[in-house]
Amino acid sequence: MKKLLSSSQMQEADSYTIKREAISSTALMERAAAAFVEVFSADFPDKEKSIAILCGQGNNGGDGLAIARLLNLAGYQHISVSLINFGTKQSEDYAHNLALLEQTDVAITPVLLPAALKGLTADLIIDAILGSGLHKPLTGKYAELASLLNDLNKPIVAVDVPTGFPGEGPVDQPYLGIKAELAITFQRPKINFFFPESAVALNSFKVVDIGLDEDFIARQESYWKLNDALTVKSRQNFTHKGTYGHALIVAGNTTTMGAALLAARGCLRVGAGLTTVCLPQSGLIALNTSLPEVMALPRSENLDLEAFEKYTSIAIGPGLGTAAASEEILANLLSLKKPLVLDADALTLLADRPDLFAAVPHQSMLTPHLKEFDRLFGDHQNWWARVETAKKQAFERQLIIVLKNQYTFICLPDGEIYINQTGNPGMASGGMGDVLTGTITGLLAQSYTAADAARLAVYIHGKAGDELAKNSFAISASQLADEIPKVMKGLTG
Ligand SMILES: NC(=O)C1=CN([C@@H]2O[C@H](COP(=O)(O)OP(=O)(O)OC[C@H]3O[C@@H](n4cnc5c(N)ncnc54)[C@H](O)[C@@H]3O)[C@@H](O)[C@H]2O)[C@@H](O)CC1
Repeated sequence: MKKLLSSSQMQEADSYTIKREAISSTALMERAAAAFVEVFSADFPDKEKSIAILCGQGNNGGDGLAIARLLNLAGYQHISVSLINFGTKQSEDYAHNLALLEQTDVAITPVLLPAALKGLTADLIIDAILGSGLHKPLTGKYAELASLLNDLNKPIVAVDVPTGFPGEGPVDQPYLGIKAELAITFQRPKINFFFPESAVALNSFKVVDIGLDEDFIARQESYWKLNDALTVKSRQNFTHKGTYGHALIVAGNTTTMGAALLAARGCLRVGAGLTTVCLPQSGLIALNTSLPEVMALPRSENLDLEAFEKYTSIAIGPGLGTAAASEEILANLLSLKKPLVLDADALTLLADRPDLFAAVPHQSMLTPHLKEFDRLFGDHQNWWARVETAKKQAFERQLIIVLKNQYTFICLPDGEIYINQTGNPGMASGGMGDVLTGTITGLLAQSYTAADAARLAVYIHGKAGDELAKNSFAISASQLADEIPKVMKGLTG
């Protein structure tokens, strides 16, 4: 499990590594430049292309100078370096690398005004102007330069982080920094790369290891973590369906029966011993036809609450509808005082009934998308604020909040936030969330803790999508559910 640190904490990791390994800061910069060049040259192998490297005067600029020297050494034929000198102080490592570059045949031009780069003709730009040392939004000449470079419509590869993009915290609107095609970042992604607001600053990022002290990073206080794969418990001899739990999914309505079926499919495919769907009578034929393994509990019957005691895990919400009958069944389930998985219409109902929301048992899980989240907790100006609310609410209510997005945030009751990296835009289609709810419920049935079930389900769900995306343009929710057993098998310990 990798922690993500703030920019200032990463600088401490730099300093610690320098002290601990007794390596000089210039040697660490050299390592960073070499790691950048390795990835860059694999992605941009054409050595005939002209490359303009723009270097500020801090350590980000120092990286740029070292990169220029190493690319030149690697045989890139047309490298030019612009020294962006808008009056900031030169760092020592910048000065060191400038002296080294001056001994090569790379063309170096000082730039005192942004307009000097108006006619830049290079095929590609490397942005090493400002990196993680950024401490306020761009203004003046820097903002002017960023705008001019963006308008050139050339591919830009950023060193560590696009100039002007903050590693963490809300991104100012409008964003005035550089828009990069790719950011090659050091040791860890910046926390903000996972927020939708990063779309204005980068299309993709790659992380390169520069050998910073991992033990030091692990010791730092940070609630941000990457959601690595958890080990899936293997199936033991002499076990039976009872060993793997009985999941109940309360879902579906006349025109939204598919949601119930998809949730059931996720639950079944992730390996629940038994799956029952509590759905309207009108859904029985569809259920029996499409998922004969799944049992039905028709919702038209007078539901005996005691009967619910036998289930190992219970989810409510996908396609449920928000009519009075749905509200009643939600209230009844909450009165059992057992943790629930609450999704979709169940969340909409909770948003209108603070009394019911207050009765949600600890360790229950909410799986909202953006709109459902804001309905529950109010509008948010940006994703940073939204995730902060999720963290606070998960802690105060002792819930697990799975805030769904391209990179889903899993907020745990202890205040930790796991960021999931699996998944892709091919999965942006109806029913995906229903499958996720089923997958979580199926893992809970198999006795995973709530936190592990959330983390593993989100990981597996995205990974299944990633596997399918290798050969598919768009991915359907049913297809995704059917891919889950393969992913589970691959993660089995
Ligand atoms: N030893 C290290 O610390 C390492 C640092 N590395 C590089 O160093 C970078 C960080 O370097 P620095 O800390 O020198 O900082 P930067 O090079 O990012 O910034 C340089 C200067 O810009 C000024 N500045 C900040 N925000 C500004 C704004 N909005 N407008 C105008 N000026 C502004 C700051 O006063 C700072 O002195 C990383 O992004 C990475 O590229 C890598 O070489 C790895 C090792």
